[in-house]
Amino acid sequence: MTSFQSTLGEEGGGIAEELAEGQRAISIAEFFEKNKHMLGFDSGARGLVTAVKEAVDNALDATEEAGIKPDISIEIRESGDYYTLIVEDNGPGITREQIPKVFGKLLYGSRFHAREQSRGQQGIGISAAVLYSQLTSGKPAKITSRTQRSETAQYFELIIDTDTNEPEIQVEEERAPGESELSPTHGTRIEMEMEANMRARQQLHDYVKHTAVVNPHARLVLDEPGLDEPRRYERVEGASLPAETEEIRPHPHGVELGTLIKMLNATESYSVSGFLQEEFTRVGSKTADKVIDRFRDRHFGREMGWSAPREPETDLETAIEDSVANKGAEATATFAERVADTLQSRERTAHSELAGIVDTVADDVEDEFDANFGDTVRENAVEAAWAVLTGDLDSDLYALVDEATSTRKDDATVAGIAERLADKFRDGDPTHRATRATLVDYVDRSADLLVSEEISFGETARENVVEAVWETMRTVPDDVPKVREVAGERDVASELLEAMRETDILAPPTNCLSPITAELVEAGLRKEFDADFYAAATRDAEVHGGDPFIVEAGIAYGGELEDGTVDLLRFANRVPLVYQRGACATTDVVKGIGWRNYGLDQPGGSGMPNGPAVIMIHVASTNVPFTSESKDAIANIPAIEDEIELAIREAARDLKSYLNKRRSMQKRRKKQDVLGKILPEMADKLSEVTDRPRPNIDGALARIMNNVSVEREVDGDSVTLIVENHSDRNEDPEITDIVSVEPADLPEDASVVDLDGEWFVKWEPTVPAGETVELTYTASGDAEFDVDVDGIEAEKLTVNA
Ligand SMILES: Nc1ncnc2c1ncn2[C@@H]1O[C@H](COP(=O)(O)OP(=O)(O)OP(=O)(O)O)[C@@H](O)[C@H]1O
Repeated sequence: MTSFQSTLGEEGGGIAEELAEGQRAISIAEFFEKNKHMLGFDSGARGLVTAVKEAVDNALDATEEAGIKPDISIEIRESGDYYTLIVEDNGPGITREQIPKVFGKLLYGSRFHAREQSRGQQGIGISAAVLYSQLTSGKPAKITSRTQRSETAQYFELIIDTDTNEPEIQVEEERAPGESELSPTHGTRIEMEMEANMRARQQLHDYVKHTAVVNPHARLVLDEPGLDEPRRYERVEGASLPAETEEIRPHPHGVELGTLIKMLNATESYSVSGFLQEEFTRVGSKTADKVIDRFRDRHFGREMGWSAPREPETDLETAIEDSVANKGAEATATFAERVADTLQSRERTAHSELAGIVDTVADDVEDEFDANFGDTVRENAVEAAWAVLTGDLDSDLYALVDEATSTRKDDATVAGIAERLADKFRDGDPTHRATRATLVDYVDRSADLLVSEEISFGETARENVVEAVWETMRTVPDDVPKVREVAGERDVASELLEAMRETDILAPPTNCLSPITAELVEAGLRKEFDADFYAAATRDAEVHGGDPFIVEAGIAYGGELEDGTVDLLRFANRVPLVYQRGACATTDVVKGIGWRNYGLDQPGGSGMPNGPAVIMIHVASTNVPFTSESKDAIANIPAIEDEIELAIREAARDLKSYLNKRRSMQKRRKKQDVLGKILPEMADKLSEVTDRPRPNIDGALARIMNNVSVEREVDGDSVTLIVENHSDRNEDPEITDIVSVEPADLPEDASVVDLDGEWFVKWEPTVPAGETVELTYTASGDAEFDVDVDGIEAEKLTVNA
């Protein structure tokens, strides 16, 4: 027992009351003060990287939103035992009223409620950095910001009051441009002192370098202790800002029940149809109708329709006629005949359809015969006709059950199920309405009653029967409840939610997202990694939790890349993820792929592959599901994992064909090397054994290897390049002969360029499989030649010129 436990309640007082005295609300700032690790501030080394990341992400978000190409400077200074971080941007600036809240209040931001891709999401990032800095250095954060419209800059020194999670302003000044430390004419500068160290230098560099890879439109400068010159990450010439994104409404496939109820309570719409069209993306009146029909099915159930007996037809007519009293013989007969004919001409009729038919015919007959067919007459007629329609449910259901079950079910089983199912309909709702759940129950109970040692009626058979009957049933025409009623009844709201999820709805628009695009993913990789091969893929948008997302992947292979475990670069909304690689869905997906299949070594057939390669994954979403507030790792959401896998596989397929080709080329090269050595030896041997001149082996290698060979023949001034294609496909080589004297008698299809006393003669002939093309010109005097052939892999080419 702790001492606390032993003293509590000693006087016989209520323990709950005593505990209550110690209970109080905890401010979010207090909470994170104790749990800084959740926000990525768990050590001095990491704290500095996280603070840089938060400030730079905000600077990029703000500049892009304002349509300004980002110019961001990051400076880290040693200040005795502490470090000072200064981040400055050329963004739109922040107004005087907002500055204290943005930097001095956790959970304050502009992006939390917006369905639009941005780096910031939660409104915690920069204020958490301020909190960390004040906690470790005891110093306030210094902020200077100047908006585009303002002549002066606003300067603040502030800390966060952790008890209240409100900013505590220590200095507030207005500064003229000359007095302000802010270099650009507008933008924001934040200076924070903190306990830190440079042990995470590598992670810091990775973060900045990778940020530069995926933001080619930005210019970044990093200055840190120990550098002679700041590191500069220049903007790619001509790189434009990412496509502007637009906010979207939630998608019907993504909302949870709680959110739906909240939205139902908040909407100004009266009808469910209006609500769906107003509050969700991709819902017009047609889609709303489809959702509402599914909602009806769940809320009211469907109605079973029955076919009118074909023989004897008169039964139906007579029954209707008999139900009508005192309406005149002719009118009654016409009425009965028309209703009966209509029912007879239809495959099936449900109760509400029958009522509709009776109404229409009654209205017509009233007009024609000047008679009055009131409600009672109509009801009686419906009742009489319904009795006939439902007179023989067994045979109707027999046909349905028979078609839905496999041929192995014998007649007695099918009839048994049909009979029992008919009983359920007869005993249930008088208009034969049933929800799907009720129908499942009907079928289950019917099957259970029948099942014995000899007869089995398993899960699949039951499901097939339910499906067949449900498909035959009709959606009812009843009006669905209004928004207020749906909002007030959780079960009804849940029916609506199911209906929304069940209806096919167009994927959400993607103008709220700005993927990097496959082209720029590849360009980014090329810029930063010197490799032999690059591939990239961008998937189409998908939805998770109402938020659309797009996954992109890239692979670089070979060249200067180091062998060993493949390097994985992870990005979310263009932000590099530096920490928690092991907890990230991207890592899990990469490990789960069988890389041997794509030509990479993977010990044990699973886990991170080996090879001189870099794999890059970017998840762009209006709401990236991170595993924690520090936004280091993407959570294991199946829909997102599937897309990550598909994107990687798309890029990996290109890698596979590249590696396959490379391998076959390597084999070919080996074979050529061996042949190149053996052929002359064989020729020598042959000549020795046969005592005849050494056979001419020129061109033999090319023939054996099915290569394209290029040979030169010079006869006086006449020069001929002989191009022989020994392969089984047409080839289009680009052949350039570099000549030291001016060439003449050039054929029409050759082009010539004079470059400082060297003439470049170029042809692009098509050489059909198995044929030879001769390229001739004249070069007088003591000419020197050098030929260059492009458009054919080196391994498939033999040049002897
Ligand atoms: N450099 C800046 N220029 C202009 N506005 C800024 C700047 N930095 C922050 N803001 C504004 O302050 C808000 C709060 O920033 P903060 O970093 O706390 O959260 P966030 O970026 O929205 O989300 P997250 O917690 O996910 O990083 C932002 O949403 C933005 O509106």
